[in-house]
Amino acid sequence: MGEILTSAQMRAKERRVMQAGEVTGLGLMERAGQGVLDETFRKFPDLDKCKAHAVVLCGPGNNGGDGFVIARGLFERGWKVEVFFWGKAEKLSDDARQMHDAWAALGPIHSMTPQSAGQGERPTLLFDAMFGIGISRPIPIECALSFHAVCDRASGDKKVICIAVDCPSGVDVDTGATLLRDDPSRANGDTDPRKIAERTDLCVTFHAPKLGHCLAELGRHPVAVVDIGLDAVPADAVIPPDGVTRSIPPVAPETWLKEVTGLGRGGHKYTRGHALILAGGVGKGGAGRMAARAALRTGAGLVTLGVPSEALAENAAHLNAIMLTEISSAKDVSQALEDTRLSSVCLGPGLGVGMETRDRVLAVLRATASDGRRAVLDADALSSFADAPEVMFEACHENVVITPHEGEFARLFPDLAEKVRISDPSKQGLGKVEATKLAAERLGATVLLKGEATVLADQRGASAIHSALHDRAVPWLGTAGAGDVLAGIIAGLTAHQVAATSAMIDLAAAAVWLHAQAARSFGPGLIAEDLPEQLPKVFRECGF
Ligand SMILES: NC(=O)C1=CN([C@@H]2O[C@H](COP(=O)(O)OP(=O)(O)OC[C@H]3O[C@@H](n4cnc5c(N)ncnc54)[C@H](O)[C@@H]3O)[C@@H](O)[C@H]2O)[C@@H](O)CC1
Ligand SMILES: Nc1ncnc2c1ncn2[C@@H]1O[C@H](COP(=O)(O)OP(=O)(O)O)[C@@H](O)[C@H]1O
Ligand SMILES: [K+]
Repeated sequence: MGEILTSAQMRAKERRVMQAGEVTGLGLMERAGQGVLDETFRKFPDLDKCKAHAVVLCGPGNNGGDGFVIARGLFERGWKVEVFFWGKAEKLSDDARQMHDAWAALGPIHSMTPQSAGQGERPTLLFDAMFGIGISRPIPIECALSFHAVCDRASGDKKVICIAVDCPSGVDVDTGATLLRDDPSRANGDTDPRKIAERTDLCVTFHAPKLGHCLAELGRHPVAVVDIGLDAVPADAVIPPDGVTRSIPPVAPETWLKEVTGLGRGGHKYTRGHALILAGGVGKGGAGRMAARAALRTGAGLVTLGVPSEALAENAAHLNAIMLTEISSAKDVSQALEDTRLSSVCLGPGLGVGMETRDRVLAVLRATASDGRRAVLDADALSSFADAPEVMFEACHENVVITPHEGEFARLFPDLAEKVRISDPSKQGLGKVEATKLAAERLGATVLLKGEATVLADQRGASAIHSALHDRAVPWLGTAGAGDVLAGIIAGLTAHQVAATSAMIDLAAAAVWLHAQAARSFGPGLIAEDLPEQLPKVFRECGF
């Protein structure tokens, strides 16, 4: 499965490979700089032929070192190159200093100021090699202004294509957030460092994407990854496997899907499991019905919808293959779950917020605590614990997944949600991944935090990201009821007997992928009801 690293993991990996004598820092920097150029011309092939004009903005660290390599590479390709440097040559690392000197033998190095950077003709390409993964505080305003001064040069009217080296300067790659000043009046307009990420057309990073590249906050530009030769030492030798955040989908999604879910293997309806979905009362059953249909389409052998007595007639009029049973209280939930053939339970969508729902959740958690059966808690099942989340944490177990959106997450974990909003690591700001991992640890179960980037983490410290960005963008998935369908897909996958050996986080990750894939398959105009109906096509495309 593809790995997504933190900046500390990337540094650990670099150190280890260098210690092993496989590469030198200088060699890595050379490959990094040349790799940025290769990816740039792969993405914009016409530019390679035009031998035009580029500006490279170099910062005081090794990101700047990459910039000097890029300048030299462009010069050797016949480009006109202007280099601006923020910092002092004598303070550069040995590697960056050597790259600085190698460029100095070919062309001038201008001191970076908004005035100097704003002079001359607008270039075709602008490389942002000011700050990379070593950023620890908001970038100097002058650097941000210099970047925009190049883009907005008066002479010329073409849009400058902006390439970020490793990340847009000012972005914390562990969180995807841009580091901001305390004093907002000093950061607006062009001094707002977020505008650099907004203007970026392509980001080229090294070895593996970092967490921030997969979270929407960093910007909407594509991210290319360049191999710089760090695979000489296996990742496991540096970082324990559970410490690496995995990318969903992995490299071979179809094979992975079969392995994790066991779908496509033989069996009969009982081995495929029986999912129980609890729905709301009169007029509130739509969410539960959609979850139930998704569970059935995902391949659960049987699906039963549990509804209060007064809603039986309404639901009976809507259902055919899905069975119906009366569940009017927490006691009914406990009784229903005495039938151990019910192998997964999903509750929350349309259930209503309050003590009644809370009691049903606790009944489900008690019934599934020690027999391996899986439970999916979503929507109202989560909001019902807003004033006493610890009651839910106490009852949760490793076969539970909760699927909050950001609002529901904030109700259960207000302190963690608050920290996600702080974009200054020195004030203990957290990224979405770290916050989800802490939440899972607290819960003792799997947490699936929804959004454009869906983050998953479990109680053992495993984590994964499904990033619906760039070529996987599905903005039309933000439609009423889409979350109910996701909860149903998880219930369907976890009902299967063959899924019993797969970790909850892997099954939930597979569900997120299927959900987004169904939305991609349908396309714009999608409503939640369409999602389960697309699943057969998605399965067929996966070779089932
Ligand atoms: N051997 C390596 O370590 C490699 C590093 N590479 C590049 O090196 C980068 C990381 O280099 P560094 O660790 O030197 O860090 P950066 O170049 O990202 O920036 C940190 C430098 O800027 C200073 N600084 C940080 N925040 C600042 C601020 N707000 N205002 C002013 N100065 C600030 C720091 O003191 C340090 O000198 C990567 O992003 C990548 O581009 C690549 O060349 C691949 C190999
Ligand atoms: N812009 C988007 N791109 C990709 N996925 C999205 C987007 N907006 C929402 N989603 C997905 O749609 C689902 C919405 O769930 P949720 O917020 O619970 O909605 P509802 O309560 O209406 O069902 C989640 O799975 C979420 O990840
Ligand atoms: K950069």
